[in-house]
Amino acid sequence: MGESGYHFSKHDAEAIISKARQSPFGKGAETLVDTTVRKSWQLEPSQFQIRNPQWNSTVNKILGQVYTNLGLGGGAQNVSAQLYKLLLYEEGAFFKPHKDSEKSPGMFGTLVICLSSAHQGGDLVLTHNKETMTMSLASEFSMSWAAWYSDVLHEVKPVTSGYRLVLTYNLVRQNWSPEEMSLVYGRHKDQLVTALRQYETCLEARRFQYDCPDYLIHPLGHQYTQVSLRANQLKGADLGQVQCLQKAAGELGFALYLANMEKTVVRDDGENMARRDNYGYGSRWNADDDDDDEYGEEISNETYFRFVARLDNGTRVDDDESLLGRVHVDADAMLDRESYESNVPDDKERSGFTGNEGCTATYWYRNTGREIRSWVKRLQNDADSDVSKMQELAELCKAVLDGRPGRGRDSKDPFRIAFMQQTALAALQVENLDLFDRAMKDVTTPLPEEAYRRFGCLMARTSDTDAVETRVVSALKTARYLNMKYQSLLKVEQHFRDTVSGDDIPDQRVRFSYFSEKTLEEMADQAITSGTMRKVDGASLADIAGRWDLVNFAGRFLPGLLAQGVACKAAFANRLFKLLDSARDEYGDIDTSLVSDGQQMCKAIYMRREMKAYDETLLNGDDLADLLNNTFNLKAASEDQARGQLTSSIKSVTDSATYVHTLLPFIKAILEQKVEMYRLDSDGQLSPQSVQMVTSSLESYITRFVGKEPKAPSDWSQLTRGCRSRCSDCAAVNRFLQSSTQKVGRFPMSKSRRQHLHDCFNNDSDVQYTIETLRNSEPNIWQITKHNKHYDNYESWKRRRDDATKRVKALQEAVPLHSYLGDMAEAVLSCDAARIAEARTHSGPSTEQAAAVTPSRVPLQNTSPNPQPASVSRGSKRSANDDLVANGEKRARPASPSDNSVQTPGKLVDIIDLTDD
Ligand SMILES: O=C(O)CCC(=O)C(=O)O
Ligand SMILES: [Fe+2]
Repeated sequence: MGESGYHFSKHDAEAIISKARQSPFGKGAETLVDTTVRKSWQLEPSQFQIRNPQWNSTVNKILGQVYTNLGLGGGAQNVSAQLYKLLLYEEGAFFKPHKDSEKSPGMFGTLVICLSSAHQGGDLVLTHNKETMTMSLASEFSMSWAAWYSDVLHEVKPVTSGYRLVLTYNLVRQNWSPEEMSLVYGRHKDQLVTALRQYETCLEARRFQYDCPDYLIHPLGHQYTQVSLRANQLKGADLGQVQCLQKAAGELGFALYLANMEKTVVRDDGENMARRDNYGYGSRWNADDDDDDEYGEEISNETYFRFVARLDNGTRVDDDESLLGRVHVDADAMLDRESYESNVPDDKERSGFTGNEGCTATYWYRNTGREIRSWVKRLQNDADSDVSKMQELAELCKAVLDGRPGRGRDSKDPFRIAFMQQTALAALQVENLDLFDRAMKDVTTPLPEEAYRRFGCLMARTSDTDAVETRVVSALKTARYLNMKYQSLLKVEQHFRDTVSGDDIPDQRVRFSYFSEKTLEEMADQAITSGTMRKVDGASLADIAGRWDLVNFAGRFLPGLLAQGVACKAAFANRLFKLLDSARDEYGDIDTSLVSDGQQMCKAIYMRREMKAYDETLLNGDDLADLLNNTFNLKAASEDQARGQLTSSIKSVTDSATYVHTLLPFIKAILEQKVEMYRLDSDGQLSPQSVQMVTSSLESYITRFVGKEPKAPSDWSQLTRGCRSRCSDCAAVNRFLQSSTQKVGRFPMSKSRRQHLHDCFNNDSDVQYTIETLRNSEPNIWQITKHNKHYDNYESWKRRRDDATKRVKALQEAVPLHSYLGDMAEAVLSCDAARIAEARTHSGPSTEQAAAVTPSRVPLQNTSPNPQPASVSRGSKRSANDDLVANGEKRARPASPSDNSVQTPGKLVDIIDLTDD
């Protein structure tokens, strides 16, 4: 077979046809025979023999060419062709456009070898990324072959005369050989690593100002199903790319995943309905027959990760059940987005048969190899020891600055910013202040610590102190927050002191102190007027205050400080307390005026202000615990006053975030005995106050943020609508509406029928359902989704309840809560707001009253409030009480720190008001 000179006769064809069956094709999960889609005869490999002894070596030769032409890489020995079918196309036979499904593990493409047999027509048309290629395979006396990746759309045009005879093979890959891998990697390594480092720099910079995505996405060239989404099944160039990325990422500690993305475009579909087109990037959904070219106006266009998998075993890493739902893809993270976008979707191409969906990407790096930066970096390393390199470095930086594109362009380009930073550093290294100034014109992100180290040395060595000081000030301006400025200045100071030697004139030191005091003062001023002080900035301000005479400081900075957020103020107070504390340790009896100044300041800090504010500005549970402890230790307020304020503040909390970020962690601190005011007493007993605090906080959390369970809807039926003539489409929709259980109805139909349904069912504004047209199947689907307020409420309640249960459970795991919660334990632990309400109507707000009426200690019940090693408490048959006694004795309350704290002259400071009103 297949040798030239052999003539394939009608007789041969009939012999084949007598044994053959009609070729089927896959559509979704089904396998169909439909001669309007595919018309050809096929034999299984078991039904025929290839007797030509050279055949195997012929196939191997072809395979070698396939390997090269498809750019496979990874070792030719790892790619094989598995015979799949013998196909015979007689006159009128064809195969409509389709993609091949992956029929065996590792299959990545198809090879067809067209055997010599005279025929007309039967051209093979391949389409990929908008590129089309038509091939006329084989003739009477010669054979030829074609191969493609599984995601290439292809069709066989009708045979107009004669017979077209082909053998189809599955192209399968086993593994990549390690040698091949390292060869390929070696060629790209430098660039990859440099690029990743740049991204790293950009991430660094982002911590301060520049916005840079959390991850990078490297789009892959081929499409993958969820099943084939794993490293060893990647196709073509994708495999090599991902393996290189994997190596580079491994070296630098980045994680690499594979992901399917789904883009959802909602358009106005011209029928006054929102129409949703779903497709994976790069996939080609068959557009509707009748109106495919009229895309309506885009209403929204979003991309989500649909499936994120580990490289090696393809297991899913994203959380399908996540409360957040689908993870939105950050468009900025997408590398080479334009070429990517142009892949999507092509309505001229038709598929629908055995189509894969979704597109795949690797989280990756930005592919901008800026060699120049690694060059600079290398020179910088050498320059430390080599003066000529230093000069070269300066020259290079200057050359780059001279040659750079005009200012303003690209000013947000992170790589450019990073380069300018490097130039600034190099300038300091070579002590070229002019070069430094030029670079600084473009530096908008904070200079790294290294710069300040260099400033310190420079300051010690220079003869022009003024000039260096000016540059330090301009460098500090790049740091946005007080804390960063302060830390940077400390660096300068430290390196200055390390560098000046003993016989340097003391003048220089005096001058430096003067400079740093003045600079600190300016920085503090700026920070306070800017009004954006975070927690760490509050703490830094306290450090700065520690360098001053406190009274002066208070006069100058206190009013501005009081206008800052509560978290900043609390951090300031807590740090100041700490400073005072250590001053006491160091000097023993310290000047009581210092303490009282500190107290006065702290007192002023407790201004009315809401508790909320998150992340860096957040007053978290520990801050609150510290604040209370410090207040208590320094007798800035009495216990009762502090507790009273706290209780009323808690009553006014109105957002769940404050509960989650502040109060629950605070409760945890109480349970862990970190809050002195709420500790066990010396007999290991709980105080009624702590019982009250813990119980009422948790109760109010559950009552306010979970709430009572809304009724779940049991009946989804709705009123019927539809046309008067009671057409069958309207009747079908009405049956759906009447159904008490169906929530979503899907009706595949042509545009005119959809229009009719739309007219009949969307004519009322207060309908309780939404209508969408799904475009990703043929014909399009008119989809109706019922709404039910009760159901929506119920779902969101359930989410809140589950969330709260998780949080309360986490507390309970840290420390058993029963002894605090007493009778309320079950209701609270199950986050059951209804039961809490019921218990409270029967017993009244028992804990609060008990606390007020009975100032005695509540004996420990059930379990210990102290964390215990799991091995003791879990599964132990000992009675809970045995543990408790032992534990209670061990955990006797330590002598109150207030016993040996400094007594303050005068009265206690009053009022800690954290509330708003
Ligand atoms: O006959 C051909 O050339 C292509 C056959 C084909 O596309 C298939 O078997 O999937
Ligand atoms: Fe095919």
